[in-house]
Amino acid sequence: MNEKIKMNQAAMFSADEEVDVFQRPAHVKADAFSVFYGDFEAVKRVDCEFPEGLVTAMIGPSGCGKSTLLRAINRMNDLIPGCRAGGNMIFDGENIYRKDIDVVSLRMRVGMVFQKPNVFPKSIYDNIAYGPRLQGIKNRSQLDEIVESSLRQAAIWDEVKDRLSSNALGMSGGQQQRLCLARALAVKPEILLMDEPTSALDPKATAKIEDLVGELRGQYTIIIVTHNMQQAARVSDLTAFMYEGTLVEFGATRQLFTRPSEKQTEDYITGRFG
Ligand SMILES: Nc1ncnc2c1ncn2[C@@H]1O[C@H](COP(=O)(O)OP(=O)(O)OP(=O)(O)O)[C@@H](O)[C@H]1O
Repeated sequence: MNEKIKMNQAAMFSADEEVDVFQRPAHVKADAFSVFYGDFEAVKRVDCEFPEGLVTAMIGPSGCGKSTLLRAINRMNDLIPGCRAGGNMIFDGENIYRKDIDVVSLRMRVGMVFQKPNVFPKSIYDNIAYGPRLQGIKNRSQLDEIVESSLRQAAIWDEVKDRLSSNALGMSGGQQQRLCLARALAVKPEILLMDEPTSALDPKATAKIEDLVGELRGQYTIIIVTHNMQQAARVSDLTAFMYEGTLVEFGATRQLFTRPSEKQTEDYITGRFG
């Protein structure tokens, strides 16, 4: 790779800490995992381990299957008619595609934040309390505590604490996205899936979400789909590069961006295609 590009990319990494990413146990593992829309194989026999407590970015050109693979981890694709999975997706030692898996509790353990903030047309308080109430928590002081701690974790408590009963639709886009993150955290998930969570946000709101990813790292296993390679480099420990449904390269972010093993990865990260 051209030395200048190499240096620029190396400069994108903010963390000084070198993490031995492969020493961590896998929290989720795709094992010859495929996803089909009808006859079309959108994800092709992917093998990949997402380590516990680390941040993994998924990158690749539009249509390569990033979102499909991400949504497979909490079985969101089940909601799409004609969509089916093949192979195994192992979470905590169990294949989540087993017939007897309780998908509702799986989605509590594997939270998700989408590209566009999808707040409910309810109060800020009720948005956060929604999941815990579904989990059976009715006690008001317990709910108050969860609402406050989730909003604090998503760094939005100070902005909303005096208007918890206001409709969440009245918040800015960046605030709504942090509210969605708080709502995902309120049910105490183990994994957080983020599908281009900043693509609808301005640079300031984007920076806040990226900072949050840094703060949540370690407490949650985070998997983030992004088109923004600087973002992948800034926030992730590991990066998966996908192309046409195949996992082309998966490795430590720093290495993948500075010394990719595959020519396709190098072409993509240097902007030669995609
Ligand atoms: N609901 C669907 N029905 C049929 N095909 C779909 C559906 N959703 C996605 N696909 C197809 O599956 C492939 C992978 O799509 P996916 O959205 O996972 O890619 P992506 O890498 O996330 O793309 P982008 O970066 O544009 O969001 C594409 O060819 C897409 O057209």
